[in-house]
Amino acid sequence: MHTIAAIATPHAAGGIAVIRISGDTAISVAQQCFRSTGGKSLAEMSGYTCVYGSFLDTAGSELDDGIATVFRAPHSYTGEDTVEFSCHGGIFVTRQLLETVYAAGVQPAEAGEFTKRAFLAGKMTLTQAEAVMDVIGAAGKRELAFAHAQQNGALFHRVQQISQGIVRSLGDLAAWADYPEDEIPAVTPESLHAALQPVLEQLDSTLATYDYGRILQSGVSAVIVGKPNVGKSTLFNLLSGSQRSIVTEIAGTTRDVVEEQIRLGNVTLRLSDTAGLRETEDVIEQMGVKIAEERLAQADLILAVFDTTRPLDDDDRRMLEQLPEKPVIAILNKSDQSAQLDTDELEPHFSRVITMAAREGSGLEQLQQAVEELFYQAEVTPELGIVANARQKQCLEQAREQVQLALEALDAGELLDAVTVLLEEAANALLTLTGERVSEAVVNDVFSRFCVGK
Ligand SMILES: Nc1nc2c(c(=O)[nH]1)N(C=O)[C@@H](CNc1ccc(C(=O)N[C@@H](CCC(=O)O)C(=O)O)cc1)CN2
Ligand SMILES: Nc1nc2c(ncn2[C@@H]2O[C@H](COP(=O)(O)OP(=O)(O)OP(=O)(O)O)[C@@H](O)[C@H]2O)c(=O)[nH]1
Ligand SMILES: [Mg+2]
Repeated sequence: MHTIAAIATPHAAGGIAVIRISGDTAISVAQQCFRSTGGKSLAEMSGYTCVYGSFLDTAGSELDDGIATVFRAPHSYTGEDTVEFSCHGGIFVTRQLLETVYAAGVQPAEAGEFTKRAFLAGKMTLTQAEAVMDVIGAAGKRELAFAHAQQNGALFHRVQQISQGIVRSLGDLAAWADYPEDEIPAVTPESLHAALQPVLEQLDSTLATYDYGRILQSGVSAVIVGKPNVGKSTLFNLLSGSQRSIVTEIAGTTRDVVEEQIRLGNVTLRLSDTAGLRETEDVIEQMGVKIAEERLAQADLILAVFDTTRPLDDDDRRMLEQLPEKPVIAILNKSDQSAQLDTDELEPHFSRVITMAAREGSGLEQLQQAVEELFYQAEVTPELGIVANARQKQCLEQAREQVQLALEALDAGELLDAVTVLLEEAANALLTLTGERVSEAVVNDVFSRFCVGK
């Protein structure tokens, strides 16, 4: 395939930067950009060897010194001939070296193109390729364990098992059609139904892992809400370890949503601080309130904050009514001062109530514990495989729908041909999931979400 190149390391100053060149002419084009100190040509080198020398600029003058590593097809990440240049990690130096490589006749790599080539070369399945980005994005030990399990084919195998169930039923249907009347093996609509029911259940249990997969991958979207001045921004700053959100004693301080990704124990939160919820004449504050209400609807987790130094009032009560049906943790803040809040009215609304003094930093352990209880699913093991993204979920939903329709068709006594068509569609949806039978458009879509250089 035509030769591509990209910077594989972050586009920032660093100790070393790596430029990866992969494709049919990788070694010869790399040779045009590099002179080894000992006079060795890259063409003479075997795979997995490296050599020290100088990188050249487009005019052929020395640009930097560094290391070139040669990989020989098929033993490389992409399965193609590959050369990696490790140069000094300056943004300008790296960019200049990349220009030299382009000038030697190499195309810029598209997002995810190296991994796409690895997939097309049969080095990995589509779900394994998707897991590469999850390894990069993993925020902690557990996230990494799940990404590694996916890289090892956890979901792939789980889906293959489901496929086998469908294929077995398709085989039975074919036998039914092929045998003359009197030789029909023991295939009946009832037996087909009994064989497909577990398939439906496997699809459901696999689909059920999606919510957890999403949280592992992108974190829990959490929103801090409450009436003005209860200490939402103080809590936000405490959790994010920053002073990003402005804190004052004036009610109505926060208007824009302030966001940070934070780690609380074993859980990543995408945390938003919002404007205090109240009825107000101030147009800007009204807009802040509106955005806060939208966030409330989208969040996975709500941290509802109350000020214990004041009795519950109408603003608090209005907020209580606005809380959607989703995980909520009530935070009784300012516990360092004498309490005026009667918690009896609050408790029926919340299964988790935590007393804190955000300004002092107390109550954080209890909050962490509550969040982990809600979102850290220790019992889910990585090896079983989880649905890691929306594309995979969509394929499973499609398969589920077809199997469901097939079951209904069987019950309704419809022609077995109709059942066959439905099951073939279900099997196809699963082949799309694993990438075993997938359109170019789907493949392109998957890899377009990757970073350039991966
Ligand atoms: N320098 C460097 N480090 C890197 C990468 C890379 O491309 N370059 N990777 C990029 O993501 C990851 C490693 N991925 C790789 C996967 C397979 C092969 C490889 O050579 N595979 C051969 C040999 C396998 C074997 O010995 O068992 C093969 O598949 O035939 C190389 C890198 C992380 N570290
Ligand atoms: N005593 C005490 N005061 C606190 C505590 N947390 C916050 N405060 C004070 O409460 C006031 C309001 O805090 P903010 O964090 O700005 O409150 P908010 O809920 O973000 O307010 P708005 O943005 O206006 O909705 C500030 O004067 C804080 O210092 C606490 O734990 N104890
Ligand atoms: Mg605030």
